[in-house]
Amino acid sequence: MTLVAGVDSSTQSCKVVIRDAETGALVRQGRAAHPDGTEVDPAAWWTALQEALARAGGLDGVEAMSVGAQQHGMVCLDESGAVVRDALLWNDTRSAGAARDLVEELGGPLRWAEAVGSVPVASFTVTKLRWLAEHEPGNARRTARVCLPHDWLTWRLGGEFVTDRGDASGTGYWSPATGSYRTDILKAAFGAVPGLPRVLGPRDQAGELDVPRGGRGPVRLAPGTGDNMAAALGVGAVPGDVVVSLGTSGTAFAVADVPSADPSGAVAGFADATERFLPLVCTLNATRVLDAAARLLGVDLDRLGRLALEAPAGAGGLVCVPYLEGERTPNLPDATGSLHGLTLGTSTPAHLARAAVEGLLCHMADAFDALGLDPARVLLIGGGARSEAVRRIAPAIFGRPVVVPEPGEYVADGAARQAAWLLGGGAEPPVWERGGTERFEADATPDVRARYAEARDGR
Ligand SMILES: Nc1ncnc2c1ncn2[C@@H]1O[C@H](COP(=O)(O)OP(=O)(O)O)[C@@H](O)[C@H]1O
Ligand SMILES: O=C(CO)[C@@H](O)[C@H](O)COP(=O)(O)O
Repeated sequence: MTLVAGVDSSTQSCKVVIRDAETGALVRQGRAAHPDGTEVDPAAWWTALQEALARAGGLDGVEAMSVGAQQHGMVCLDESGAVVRDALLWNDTRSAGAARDLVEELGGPLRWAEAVGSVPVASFTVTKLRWLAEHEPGNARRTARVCLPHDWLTWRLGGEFVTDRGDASGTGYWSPATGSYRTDILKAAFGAVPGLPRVLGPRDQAGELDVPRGGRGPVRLAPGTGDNMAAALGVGAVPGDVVVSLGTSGTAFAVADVPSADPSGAVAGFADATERFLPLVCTLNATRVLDAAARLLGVDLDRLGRLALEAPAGAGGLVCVPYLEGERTPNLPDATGSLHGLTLGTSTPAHLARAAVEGLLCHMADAFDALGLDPARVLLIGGGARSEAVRRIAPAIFGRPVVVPEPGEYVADGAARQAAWLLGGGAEPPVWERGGTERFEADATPDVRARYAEARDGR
């Protein structure tokens, strides 16, 4: 059996899956935690990757490997290839002011949407580079090359300084529409143009990993990609689907045949990991809202879910606006969360649990609406989709059925599928057998969304 390895180096952890290249059957897997915080030494990702790989039984029998990772993170390297400072992650909001300045300097949001498909907010790499130039000029001067988390891991594994269309499209200085870097934008933002990874096509090889494997040759590396692009590949999303992913970030995205450019800034016009595009809405707050509610109540996530299902729809008027980490969509980097409608009656663990789940889902329904699509299927994935309460309440809040694929590591799976594509060649990724899906339906609760909107907008 020929095996492939897929990696998901996400915000909270690193996951590795080893799958049969031909059928996609899961053979073994492993995971390891990442440190907390919005700036992280990339060495921690490397350590977690080694641990997760070891827990997955190593690379025995693996012929190709690919890395999917959290998007946007700024990894600066000096002339020798050493990391200049801790990476600033997608959820680090210190560059919000830099984002505002850059939008104004280029002539407004429309100019950005036309130039690179997205209007930058603090998440985008270009704004982090501007922040670095302004606040740490010594580190900016030492920066000879800049790359993203998946680029850095791929480089450490195989020695080639490369990226792919999907991840490049989250920098703010690469255009999905033209398929080229906008070094003029990078120069204007950063004051210099550091070395940038070469952008590979979806089937290109990104080097080789020389590991002792009992006389077999090196492991071939696929280009890898951003985690959302990998998730789209892993779940097998096709035009007509919207995927809602509940992880550390919340995302709603679709596979499209043409690039998008939304001047409102809500929809990021990313490229995907094939030769298509991935319009995407991203929130800073998603499953950690549930983690926070569980912590507040002193219960685990399963108990939180059961409590949420004990309370009535609408939580008796208790509404949670879940901007616990500031927010990106809407662009409110300094926002905080709030609870509305506390009464003696709603001051129970069940009401609070319900308000947290509904608040998260109303927030994600706003993200879904911002995409402006009427999809044939809404797929719910990510760690949050493991929650029974989330699965049952989601169709009521979204006002449409949701389809939940078997719980799994869809980012790592997408990376593994990309690795199998590298091995097999062919115009499209290999067709893999898929696990089952479960469809959830419920009567729509528009009044819950209306009350959420009032609280959100301070009415
Ligand atoms: N049974 C569960 N119920 C609710 N949430 C869960 C459950 N299992 C995992 N999660 C959530 O999944 C989150 C991690 O999701 P994941 O998609 O792995 O995130 P990321 O890839 O961004 O690191 C955790 O924050 C946790 O809240
Ligand atoms: O910034 C974005 C998308 O634009 C995030 O989706 C990151 O890519 C982090 O992903 P997770 O760790 O939540 O999967």
